[in-house]
Amino acid sequence: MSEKYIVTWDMLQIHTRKLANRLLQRHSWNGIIAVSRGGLVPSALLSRELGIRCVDTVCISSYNYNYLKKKRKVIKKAEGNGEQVIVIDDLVDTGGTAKIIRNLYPKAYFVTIFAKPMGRLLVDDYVIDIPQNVWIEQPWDMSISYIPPLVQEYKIKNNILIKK
Ligand SMILES: O=P(O)(O)OC[C@H]1O[C@H](OP(=O)(O)OP(=O)(O)O)[C@H](O)[C@@H]1O
Ligand code: HPA
Ligand SMILES: [Mg+2]
Repeated sequence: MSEKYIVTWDMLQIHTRKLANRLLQRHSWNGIIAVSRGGLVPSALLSRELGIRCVDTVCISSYNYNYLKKKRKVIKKAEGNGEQVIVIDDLVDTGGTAKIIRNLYPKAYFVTIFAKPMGRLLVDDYVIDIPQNVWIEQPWDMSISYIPPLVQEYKIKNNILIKK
C-alpha cells in the first residue's frame, strides 16, 4: 500500500471519546470485549469514559498469506453471545476479523475506530472512514524520532543547489 494514514496517541483518544459519547447515549452496557491486540488500547479508553470495569478479551492470532488471505485463529475467547456487550477493535479492513467476531458474538454491538470500505458494513459503528488502499499506522507501532533539517540534504556546486 503506497499511502499511509498516521494515527497519533492524542488523535486516537479524541476519536475514541467521540465513539464513547455515542455509545453512552445508546444503551446500558454490561461489559466490553477487546479484540486483541488492536482493540486493547481503544478498550481501555472506552472503559474509562463509560465507567465500565468489566473488560474481557477475544484473542485472534493472524499471519499473512497475502493482504486478502490472512490465516486467523481464535486462541482465547470471552464467554457469552455478546448481549449488551460492546466488542471493540481498532479497525476493520477486509472484514475477515469482523466476520469471526460476528459469528462468535451474534448479539454484540461491534465497533471500531477506523473502517475501510470492504469491512465497514460489518460493524455497528465506527468513527473514521479510510480508503481501501491506505495503510493505517497505529501509534503503538511507531516512535517519534529526529529528522535532520532539509538543508542538510543539499550541497552547493558551481552556485547550484544539488541534492546529495
Ligand atoms: O478486517 P481485517 O482485514 O481482518 O483487518 C483488521 C484486523 O487486522 C488487525 O489485526 P491483526 O490481525 O493484524 O493483529 P493484531 O491486532 O494482533 O495486531 C486489526 O487490529 C484488526 O483486528
Ligand atoms: N493498519 C494496521 N493493521 C492492519 C491494517 C491497517 O491498515 N489492516 C489490517 N491490519
Ligand atoms: Mg487486530
